[in-house]
Amino acid sequence: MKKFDVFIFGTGTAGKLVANTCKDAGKSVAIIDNREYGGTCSQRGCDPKKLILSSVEAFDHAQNMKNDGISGSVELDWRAALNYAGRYTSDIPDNTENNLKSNGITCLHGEATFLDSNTVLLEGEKYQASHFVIATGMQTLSLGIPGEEFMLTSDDFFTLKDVPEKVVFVGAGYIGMEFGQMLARAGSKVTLIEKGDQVLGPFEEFTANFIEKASKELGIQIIKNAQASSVEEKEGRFIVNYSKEDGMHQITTDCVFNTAGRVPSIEALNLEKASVLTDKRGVVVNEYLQSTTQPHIYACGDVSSKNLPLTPLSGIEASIVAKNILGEKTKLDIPAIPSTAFTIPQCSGIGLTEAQAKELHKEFEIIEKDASEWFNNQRINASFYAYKIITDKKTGLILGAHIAGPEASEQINMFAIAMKAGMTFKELRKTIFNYPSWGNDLRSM
Ligand SMILES: Cc1cc2nc3c(=O)[nH]c(=O)nc-3n(C[C@H](O)[C@H](O)[C@H](O)COP(=O)(O)OP(=O)(O)OC[C@H]3O[C@@H](n4cnc5c(N)ncnc54)[C@H](O)[C@@H]3O)c2cc1C
Ligand SMILES: NC(=O)c1ccc[n+]([C@@H]2O[C@H](COP(=O)([O-])OP(=O)(O)OC[C@H]3O[C@@H](n4cnc5c(N)ncnc54)[C@H](O)[C@@H]3O)[C@@H](O)[C@H]2O)c1
Repeated sequence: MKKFDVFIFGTGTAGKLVANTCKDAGKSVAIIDNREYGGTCSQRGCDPKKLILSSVEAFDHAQNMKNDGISGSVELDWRAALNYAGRYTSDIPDNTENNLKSNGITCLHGEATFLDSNTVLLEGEKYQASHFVIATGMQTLSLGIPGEEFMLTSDDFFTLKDVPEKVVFVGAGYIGMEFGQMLARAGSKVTLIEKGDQVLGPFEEFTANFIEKASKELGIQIIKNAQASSVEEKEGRFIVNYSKEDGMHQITTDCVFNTAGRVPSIEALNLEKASVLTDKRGVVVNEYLQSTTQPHIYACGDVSSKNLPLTPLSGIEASIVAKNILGEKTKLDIPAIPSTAFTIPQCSGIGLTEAQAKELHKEFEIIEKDASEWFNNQRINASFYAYKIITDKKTGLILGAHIAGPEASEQINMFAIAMKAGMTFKELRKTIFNYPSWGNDLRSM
């Protein structure tokens, strides 16, 4: 039997932060992963996606400026873009593990399972710990449809050596829209099959609709209110069958991605043996991020039942878990969360959408505009730029801000600061920003 103060499942953003913080404070720490070390964001999520997108954005920018200062043919070299991202990701597993080891943390590999609430088993060896931390993230949702084995996942996107002639994405959320647009710009004929009646479901409808328009202008086919029902293989290609209100349809494609959502990675842990309560959002935790049924077992990051599965939140939750293991009593206290789908244009939002404000019976005012004609958008020959700001009718405080535009992700950060500081929208607009920057556009909104 090996004993540690802290035993952590998962080496992503959340797991490694808890490990290093606890070790730095003098605790004995073991950490385990059932894949290569480093987690989703840096190896098969945010970072490699943004690296590939750097080439795609440069290509798009050059295309837009053609005959206005850019001449000759500009090509997007998909393989080179992928290799560029690969150069960044390839060292991450070794670097992550070596950093943890050099800090004195015991690094394990494989799938440890709970025997009871104090003991886990890994390849015949038992481990006990005063605190356990579940930081196992999320994985692609299983659709449970015939032929699902033919579907690729977001992990496969990063090893897609050749641009497929035709590609289908089942699910037009963050991943489907981001990846679909990238492949469309690389030359694929892209189709998105979406169950709901809006692309980028959680975002404000007004801004998400601009992303849909921009995607259609790129030649992407978007089929809404449609559900994939099976996938068949035929002579090296695939037939995706889907249902709509008017009946069954099918589409033939070179590859098909399951981008229908992600679910907590908890099945392999045997959490029921440890009497840890879970639900469809993951490990059910209290405001201290302790399991509601086993307080010495914590969960943080995508796998905890709190918050959206986004990298900044995994980090914040991990730091709270580490503090609480080290004896503090810190509650999860999260301000409004900005989020962006990195499409072109970007789709960003923070706080309430108009529909949510109505549902909560808020008294609010709306400022919304198609700003495509504004100077910043015009100077780069971009197509779409629009915003919707929702303010409290009585106080003027910002309830929600939503932007579709080339630099929406940076503009929304300014709303995040204003909302955290309790600034009214009027006050925010009084700020002096440098000109001509995207930030300065806030003064005109
Ligand atoms: C394609 C894609 C793009 C994304 N883009 C963005 C973005 O632009 N911005 C953003 O904020 N977020 C983005 N995300 C979400 C972001 O990646 C996650 O929120 C973040 O990585 C979660 O960190 P985590 O530490 O909670 O989990 P992870 O980083 O997923 O780490 C969990 C670790 O646990 C391991 N594990 C799983 N099961 C077990 C087990 N049974 N035993 C041991 N180890 C296990 C996994 O192998 C993994 O290494 C994206 C996600 C994807 C998939
Ligand atoms: N830029 C970012 O911050 C970023 C990027 C990628 C992922 N993420 C995180 O990862 C999470 C998962 O992303 P995702 O894109 O997999 O999920 P998602 O929830 O954003 O989108 C999934 C979409 O698939 C649709 N769908 C579900 N079942 C379907 C079916 N049978 N047929 C057709 N459509 C179906 C849903 O209606 C939804 O619109 C996100 O919620 C986000 O937190 C963030």
